[in-house]
Amino acid sequence: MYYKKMYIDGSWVSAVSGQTRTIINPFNQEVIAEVPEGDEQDTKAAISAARKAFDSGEWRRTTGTERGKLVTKVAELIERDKKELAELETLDTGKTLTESYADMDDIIEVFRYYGGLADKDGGEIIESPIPDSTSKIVREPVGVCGQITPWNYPLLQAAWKIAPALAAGNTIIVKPSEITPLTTIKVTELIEETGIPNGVVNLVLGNGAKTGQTLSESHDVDLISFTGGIETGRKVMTAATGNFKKIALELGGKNPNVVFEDADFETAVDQALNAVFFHAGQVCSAGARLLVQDTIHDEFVEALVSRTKNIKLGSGFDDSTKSGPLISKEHREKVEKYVETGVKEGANLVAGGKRPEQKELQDGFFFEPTIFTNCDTSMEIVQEETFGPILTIEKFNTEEQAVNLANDSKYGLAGAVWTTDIKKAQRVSSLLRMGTVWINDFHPYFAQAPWGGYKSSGIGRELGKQGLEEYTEVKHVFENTAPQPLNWF
Ligand SMILES: NC(=O)c1ccc[n+]([C@@H]2O[C@H](COP(=O)([O-])OP(=O)(O)OC[C@H]3O[C@@H](n4cnc5c(N)ncnc54)[C@H](O)[C@@H]3O)[C@@H](O)[C@H]2O)c1
Ligand SMILES: C[N+](C)(C)CC=O
Repeated sequence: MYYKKMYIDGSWVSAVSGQTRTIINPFNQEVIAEVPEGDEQDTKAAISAARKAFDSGEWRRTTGTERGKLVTKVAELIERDKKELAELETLDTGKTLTESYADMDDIIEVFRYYGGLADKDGGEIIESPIPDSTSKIVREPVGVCGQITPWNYPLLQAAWKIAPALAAGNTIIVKPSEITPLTTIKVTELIEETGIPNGVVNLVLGNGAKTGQTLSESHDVDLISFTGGIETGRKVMTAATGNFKKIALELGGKNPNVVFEDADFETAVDQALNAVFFHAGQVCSAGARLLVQDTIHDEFVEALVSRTKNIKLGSGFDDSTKSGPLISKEHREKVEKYVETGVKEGANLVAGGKRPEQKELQDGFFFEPTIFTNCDTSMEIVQEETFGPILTIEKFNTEEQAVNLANDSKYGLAGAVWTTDIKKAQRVSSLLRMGTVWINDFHPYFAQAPWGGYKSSGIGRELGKQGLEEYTEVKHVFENTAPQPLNWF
């Protein structure tokens, strides 16, 4: 076990209150680290450091090229320490080491991508309608940015915020989930190693209601970027109104995976499992709602159930493990409640639905991959994000019905359509009200493509060019090149 601190104004510090929190491994509940439990006081100190660093102008006036080199340097240091980071992520979240390595590769690409973009936007000259004038549109950093991240993809979600914010010249206060802060702490150490000036990057640790809420409320914070659940997102949005700060919200999803009868059957079955059970279903874009055309429904369910029973649960460090534990005791209880609700609502439980019985899994927060059939959109189990390994299956008959069912949700994060008829795929994907639609695939995301939700899945976009623009203000600079008195007054 080790003790790690918060990073404020270029110094590693404990919480002013002296409080600490232990971090546990969800596979066996062993304590793996102790960290400061920051609160409002520590958060305010971090905000004031970030404010001072932004207002001094040193960082925001560095060239895009210089900032780009530093952001790229972070990518190189993560690459150097990839093994340590991947192992930490698995210890902290329970996800398999293969998943953690994949996360690290994505994270490296995100820092490289934004490092490369940092000096690519030199502004735009527009045609002015006024004679003897020039008109230029430039993008400038927003200012002090609060960045709040969840526990399921701790470093990945932090990278999607840190890299573009720094590339654009902002100063930041990062607040990782209190449950899984370890890789974000490590990457803050790497950021310090690059020589990015003191106060530009600050790290606050602690309970969201104190630290995250303080960031969201502060009038010294110009932008808040939040990834997490819908109810916390509502609190962040409400708190942010005090100074009308800019907000970016990446919230939950209940993502439909639509399979037509003409899909490649084996591939669609295989990927439907991956869509929902990857990382034990603790993925915002998990394909937790399967919509299957009635003509292949029974055969499809049979194939899914038979393969689901063979999913090997275990330690993320064991090569044969396909799925790790849930993140916490409380989260598993929440998932169990959803199973009870599904049964009460009349859904048909055809796989899982309980904790596994193997002796070696008893210390971890494991839950069996679970499938419900006979589901419909009136059910809570279909509408709410369970964020666990629970698949609900609905039947449809026509293309129109598939689209209507898929869109019958408050969420609009992601969805997929499986068919060998490309015209049908295009028709359906154009009607789905979601930020990402996959055709004959599920889950791909990468640095170049924007990510975010329609409807209650959020506001704004991360990744891509759009993810950088979120961290900029647009300024119009107009110059009169032949000024004359107006003689109006
Ligand atoms: N859309 C996406 O890209 C995306 C990605 C990952 C996770 N998620 C969503 O995240 C959720 C799971 O993560 P979680 O359980 O950590 O979410 P959560 O909302 O409980 O917590 C997220 C973060 O908010 C902080 N927080 C808690 N209360 C706060 C408050 N009052 N003010 C400000 N911050 C506060 C937490 O400490 C944590 O850092 C799921 O709903 C999932 O869909 C979305
Ligand atoms: C955005 N993503 C898919 C990496 C993580 C969602 O929980």
